[in-house]
Amino acid sequence: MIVLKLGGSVITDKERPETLDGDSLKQATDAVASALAGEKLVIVHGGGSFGHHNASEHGVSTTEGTHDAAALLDIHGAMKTLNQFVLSRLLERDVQAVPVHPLSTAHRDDSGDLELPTGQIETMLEEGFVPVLHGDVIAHAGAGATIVSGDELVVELARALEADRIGLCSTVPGVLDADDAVINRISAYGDVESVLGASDTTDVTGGMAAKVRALLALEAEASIFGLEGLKSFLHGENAGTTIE
Ligand SMILES: Nc1ncnc2c1ncn2[C@@H]1O[C@H](COP(=O)(O)OP(=O)(O)OP(=O)(O)O)[C@@H](O)[C@H]1O
Ligand SMILES: C=C(C)CCOP(=O)(O)O
Repeated sequence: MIVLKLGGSVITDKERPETLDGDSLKQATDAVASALAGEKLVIVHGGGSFGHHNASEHGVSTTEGTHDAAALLDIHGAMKTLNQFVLSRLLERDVQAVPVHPLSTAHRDDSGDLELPTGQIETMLEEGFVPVLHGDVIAHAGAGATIVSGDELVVELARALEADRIGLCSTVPGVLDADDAVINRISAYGDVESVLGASDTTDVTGGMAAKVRALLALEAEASIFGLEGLKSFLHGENAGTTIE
């Protein structure tokens, strides 16, 4: 059972609002289609140039909420548009991809903890579908609604579904050190904290530092790699940086 995140920065052009990176999305969906051999796979995608701009315009983040339904529709609408592109490309390659929209199923409690039911996802997997979730805006007790990042969903899914392999495909070939070389393994946050930054572009959910922190909290090993590492990861080989 694999949980794979396709970073928004990979499948979109993060410099331009609501613009797809069609070639990269095709490369990613081709890799998924060629690697699927009866293996259970859940895909989560991020926002990239969809969602982050909308969230930022409405002042909404993972902790700052809104009670404005129009803001929810704007953010959720952008993410659904991107989700539809991802689904279409996967379906074109005969991957039996189906959407799961977090706004309709997940929420945060009043401590901000994510609650994500997975019964429908498990049933989809049993029935041979590939569930495709995405970063979204979700109801948040006491705060209206806040953003849930694709990375948070990956961590929660990996825990709940006891994933064997977790992969984050991002725009970088792995976590980079101060000389821009890929760090092979990370086992403690303190070892890499000084080189971890936020995202270079508009991103309300935290960039690389938040990814590494969240993946370190997991039991299973996870990998962060670029598009060129996706095929290797899906075939069970090492790719990019391993977080243990
Ligand atoms: N040490 C580091 N190594 C690699 N990338 C880093 C590092 N520090 C900061 N970054 C930034 O983190 C970015 C990756 O995080 P980002 O959240 O933008 O990616 P994503 O998950 O692919 O996209 P999205 O959040 O839109 O889904 C890189 O593009 C880079 O700008
Ligand atoms: C900003 C929104 C709505 C989605 C954020 O998801 P991410 O790109 O995985 O951080």
